[in-house]
Amino acid sequence: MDAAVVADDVTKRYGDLIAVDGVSLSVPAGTVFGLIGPNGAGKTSLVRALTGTTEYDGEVSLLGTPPESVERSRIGLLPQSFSPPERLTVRELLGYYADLYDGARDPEAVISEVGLDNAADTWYEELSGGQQRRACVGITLVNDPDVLFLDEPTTGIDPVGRRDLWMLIEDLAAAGVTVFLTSHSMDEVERLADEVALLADGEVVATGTPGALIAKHGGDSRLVVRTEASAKLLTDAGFEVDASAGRLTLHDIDAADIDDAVDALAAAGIAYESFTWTEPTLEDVYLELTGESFRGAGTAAPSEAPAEASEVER
Ligand SMILES: Nc1ncnc2c1ncn2[C@@H]1O[C@H](COP(=O)(O)OP(=O)(O)OP(=O)(O)O)[C@@H](O)[C@H]1O
Repeated sequence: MDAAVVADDVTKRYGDLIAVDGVSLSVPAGTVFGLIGPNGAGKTSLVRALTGTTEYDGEVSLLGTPPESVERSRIGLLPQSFSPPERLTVRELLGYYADLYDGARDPEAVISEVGLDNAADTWYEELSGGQQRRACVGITLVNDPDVLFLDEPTTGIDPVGRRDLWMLIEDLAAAGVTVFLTSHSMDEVERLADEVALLADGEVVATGTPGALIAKHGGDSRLVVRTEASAKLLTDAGFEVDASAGRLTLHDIDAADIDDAVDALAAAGIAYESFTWTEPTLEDVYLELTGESFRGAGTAAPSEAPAEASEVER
């Protein structure tokens, strides 16, 4: 598969500040690439280099040529903050942007794709925040781009709208569009990205499929038991256990092991209020590699545990 986006030792400096520090990456055409990293890690600066909208050192190839010479209609770019003319309706807005390109898509089809049929005649300034973001996504689609750079596309969009946009992104990738997705939403990246790069202080510190990153850095599956009992009863039974106030955390418990663990609780005569089983997620990878963790020390409340958690009352 040809690479749609290639960065080779890309560096971006603002005066003495090195925002992007020798980044190399390659994104195969028709795939979704997820770029994650803390605030200030250099994600936007990297996207600007990849899209040829800022100067940089190193080599970038976008659709086989330097980004500055790619035909603009082949690229869609949704920046983090984007303020289109506010006194245009959604229909006028998409029509306005469509008119900038030869061979643009039918704006009506794009309005439907981003779920704004019912708001097509509403001024942009009168849309909700989530609707405004959908309209902005629509603007990036009118020129039928081959590569789409989306910076936090679902910020402010409600859960149903987020899923609609995720499906749209999946459909676009299935149709051959390359999507370069920057996001702080780990569930979004875990669901959509074929490949992920974690940027920290301008450098790629980890890259791989979400599954590979989770397997390598996400930690183990675990059972968190709300109980006042001592850990010793379970360590004697062969479990690796952390104890914290009102809680025992049993490590390395796969789904198939849950029954055995619950049986062991009963066999040890441990009374408990509830238990929560959690699988590692991309969020755990992020927290681990950025030096933050709220599960590692076993001090998290189950209600703070990541998305895969499911609590079982006794
Ligand atoms: N135009 C600029 N002039 C000077 N410094 C800048 C400029 N743009 C960004 N920076 C700095 O470069 C670094 C990286 O910023 P960048 O916006 O690329 O990070 P980011 O990962 O996109 O952050 P966020 O997640 O907050 O959007 C930061 O220290 C930022 O202050």
